[in-house]
Amino acid sequence: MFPPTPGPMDRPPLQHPPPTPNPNQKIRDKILVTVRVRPLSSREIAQNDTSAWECVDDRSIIHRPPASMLPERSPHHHPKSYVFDHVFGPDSVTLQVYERGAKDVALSALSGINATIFAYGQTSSGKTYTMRGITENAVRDMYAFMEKHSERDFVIKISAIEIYNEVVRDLLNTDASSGPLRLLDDPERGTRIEKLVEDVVRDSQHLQKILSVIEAQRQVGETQLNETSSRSHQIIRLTVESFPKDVGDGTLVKSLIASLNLVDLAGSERVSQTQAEGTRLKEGCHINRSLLTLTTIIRKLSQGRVKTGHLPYRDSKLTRILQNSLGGNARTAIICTMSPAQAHVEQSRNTLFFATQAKEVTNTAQVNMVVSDKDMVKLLQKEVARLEAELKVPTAANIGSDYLELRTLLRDRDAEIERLRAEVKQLHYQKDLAQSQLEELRKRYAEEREGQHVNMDSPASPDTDMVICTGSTSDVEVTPKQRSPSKSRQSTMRQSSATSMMLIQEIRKLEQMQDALGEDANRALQALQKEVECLRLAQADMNHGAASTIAKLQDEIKTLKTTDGKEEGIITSSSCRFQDMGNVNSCDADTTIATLEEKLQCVQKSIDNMVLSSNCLAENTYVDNVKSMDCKRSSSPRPICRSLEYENDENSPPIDENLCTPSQRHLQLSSKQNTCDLSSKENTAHKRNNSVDIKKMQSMFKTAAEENIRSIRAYVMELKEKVAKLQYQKQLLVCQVLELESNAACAEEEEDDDDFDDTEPEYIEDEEADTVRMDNEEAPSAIVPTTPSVGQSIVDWKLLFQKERMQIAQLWDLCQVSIIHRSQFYLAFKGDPADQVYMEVELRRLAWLQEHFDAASSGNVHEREEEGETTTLEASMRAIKKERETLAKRMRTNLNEDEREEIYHKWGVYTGGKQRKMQVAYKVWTDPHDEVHIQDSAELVAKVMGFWNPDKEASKEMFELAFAPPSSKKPWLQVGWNNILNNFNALNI
Ligand SMILES: Nc1ncnc2c1ncn2[C@@H]1O[C@H](COP(=O)(O)OP(=O)(O)OP(=O)(O)O)[C@@H](O)[C@H]1O
Repeated sequence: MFPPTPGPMDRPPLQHPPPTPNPNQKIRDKILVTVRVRPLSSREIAQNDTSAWECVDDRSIIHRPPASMLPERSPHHHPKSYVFDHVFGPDSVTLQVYERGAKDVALSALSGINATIFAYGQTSSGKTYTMRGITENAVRDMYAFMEKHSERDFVIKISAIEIYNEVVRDLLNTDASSGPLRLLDDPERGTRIEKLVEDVVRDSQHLQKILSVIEAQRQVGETQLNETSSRSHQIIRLTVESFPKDVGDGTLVKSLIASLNLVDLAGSERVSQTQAEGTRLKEGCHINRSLLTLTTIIRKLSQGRVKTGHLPYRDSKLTRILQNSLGGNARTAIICTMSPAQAHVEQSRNTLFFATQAKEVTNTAQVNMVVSDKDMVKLLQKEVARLEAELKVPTAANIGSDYLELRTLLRDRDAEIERLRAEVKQLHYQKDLAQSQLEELRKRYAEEREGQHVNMDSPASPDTDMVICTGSTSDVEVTPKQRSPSKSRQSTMRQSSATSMMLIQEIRKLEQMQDALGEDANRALQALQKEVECLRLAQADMNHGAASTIAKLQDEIKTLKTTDGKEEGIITSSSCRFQDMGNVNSCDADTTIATLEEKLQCVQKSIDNMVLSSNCLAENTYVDNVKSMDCKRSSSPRPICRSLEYENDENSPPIDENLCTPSQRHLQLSSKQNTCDLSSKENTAHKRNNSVDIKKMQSMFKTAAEENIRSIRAYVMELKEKVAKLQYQKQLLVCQVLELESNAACAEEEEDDDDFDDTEPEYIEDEEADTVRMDNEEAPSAIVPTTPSVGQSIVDWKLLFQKERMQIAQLWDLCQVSIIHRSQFYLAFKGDPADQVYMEVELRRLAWLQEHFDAASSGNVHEREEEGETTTLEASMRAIKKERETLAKRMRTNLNEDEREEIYHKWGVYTGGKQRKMQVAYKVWTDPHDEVHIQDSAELVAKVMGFWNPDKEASKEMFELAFAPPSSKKPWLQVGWNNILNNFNALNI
């Protein structure tokens, strides 16, 4: 098996960085681009051709045609200067080219960094000539380096391929019947070439011998420009693995591994220029296909379209194999060769144009390290032990700080509930007090009335008398008097009655107010109790989830132990996720503690306000009651003033003058007059203060209660988010363990079976797959989603969410996923942090589905068929067709004429045309790259199928329930999250 360029990690990440090299080191550097101009060839000289290029200095070159060829009108011709990392003139020797344009890059492979050196240029420009020299020098220096570094053991393997007419041929396999080689997609490691011979190099002489075999095997042919023109792209791959001789304790890195690709491309000229026909013409077309793809990718990369645009790596064999070297995990050097001849100026310009773009491309190389599973198991065990310790003894410095915070908060909430209970009790007490005062007042009034009746001499004047009816809405009734007392007695009675009535009203107000306040307090109490319940649940979830994860990790480690020491995996130095998570946790905990402290202070303030308000209220109410009683006894004007205050109070029921008896009106009037007469400056101030205080207190109490509930809610939201984040972390851990497990299983399979034909279902032949896929930067992330750190900001999450959503949309399209599912999913997940889990699972599910379809198309479907699953891309396409037909039918039944017309207009369907509904149905969900189109499609499908109301949030729960395994009957209803979810469910996540 041809080894892929060592690449993305296929092992769980390290918790601690290995001692050397720095695992976080990512080398971001631009492609090193140099230009080499060869001397005029004997053929060119014979044709009286002249040199048209001048190397101005060692970095720039300009076109300097003979004076006779300059246009007449521009005697002061200012030629364009092309600048590169280095320009080598016709006199330069290959050693110079190697030293300045390739050596550094080539020797990177010895330090575990992938490297690629290309020669690009038209036919006969000196590519093969230059690459031969570069290879010789590189091999010599590599051996010199190895001799110098005796502290390490080096193993070099060599393989070589030729891509001729888009067919890959093994240059080290002399068996003529071996046939073309297939390219396989490894989701973790990129493209592999199946069954390619890889020889272990014994020493430098052995290597030289192998190189000459490769040379002899290469396809050459005569063109108009070169008698021995290389008609193919040739790639020699040297894979270097180095092991430290002394492996110290705690060193996780077992070895460093990297590849050096030495690439001699076929000529970049246009077919017409070589006057090719027949075989040469066909060759030219294929060569151009690979080179065209190469130049397209370079152009796009140079324009910085790594993240946004589609990069067509998969359009040619050459770019698929060299994907890592073009904007990926490798250091790359390109040597552009050109002829100086005037006859080739146009081609030379093209070469320089390509070189100019290439120098803008940036790669991100990493050190590729191999870690043994044995060490990884140890590492995981440590991690489990650490997590267990944290669970048992939570401290503020670890994940248990959340647990502590929760407990503290629960305690605070309990205390708060107690306080509120006490307040409610106090209010009830005051209410009872007011009631008993009322009773007392009624009693006194009754007694007084009895006394008045006994002392009455004569019948009543035309005035009225009052009767108090308890429990009714009109406690004070005015009835015609039967007998009139003397004038003075009448006046005393009137005054006494008015006073009593006012007091009664006042007490009623107090009662109402107390009731209202009691309700508020009860409501606040209930809200608090609910929130506390939520907090308890969150805490329980957290404990339960963490414990389950640890249990599961232990299980996985046990399983892994069985493969102990057998497998090895390559990891890159890109991350150290466990550690990162730990760091982030503690950072997160710090900020969280600070935020929580603030929040708690805020809650405390609210509680203080509340207590203060209720205390003030209790005090003032009590004082007012007592004062009212005193006033009544001493006939002081104060009660009348208080009564009038309530009359003026917005909250007190208005008295309709028209409904009043004359006596009532008189009473109101006389009260008002009395107020005017009796109110002193001091009294007025006091009244106003009292009035304001009570209103203020009421609103303070309300505000405090509301603020309190708000802050608790905010806190609970924050906690929920935290729980979601923790769950996400746990899932990552689980995924890593699952990946480790699956890699271990694959490695075991590989070891057990020498014949690659029947094994390796994970590598997918992709001859026919001309579908659009994620590329370099995007492809791995589509399959293994990017891992956001826990401390990732909302903005980061939003960006990641957008990216993942587009990736999902594109994978939906590739896998022909149900348009109903797409619409439901798209509308349900809008970027809430808690959506992260769903997005991850959907991405993984789709990656799995895509692999499954690819495997099916290449004939590797036996596994699935054994399981009784017959999902194929064709079945999914048929299902979508049915869905579209249903959609068209439902448009007739579920939409009215106007709505349909609007849709035709929006979707560009000619309103006078036929089968308009069907036309619309076939327009939705057709462009996975256009966000507006996706949004419109989702809304249309949802509306027509009747599962979405724009005013309501779409339910996310359905995605947990609906992910049953896909079946041949209704694949669009069953979308197969089960594999992943089962794993997660088993782990209580
Ligand atoms: N820098 C140089 N100095 C001297 N001779 C050179 C130089 N470069 C190339 N040549 C000669 O030019 C001829 C063509 O070179 P070469 O075969 O390397 O071209 P090429 O670009 O590989 O062509 P093709 O694409 O057709 O394979 C050869 O005879 C080679 O020896």
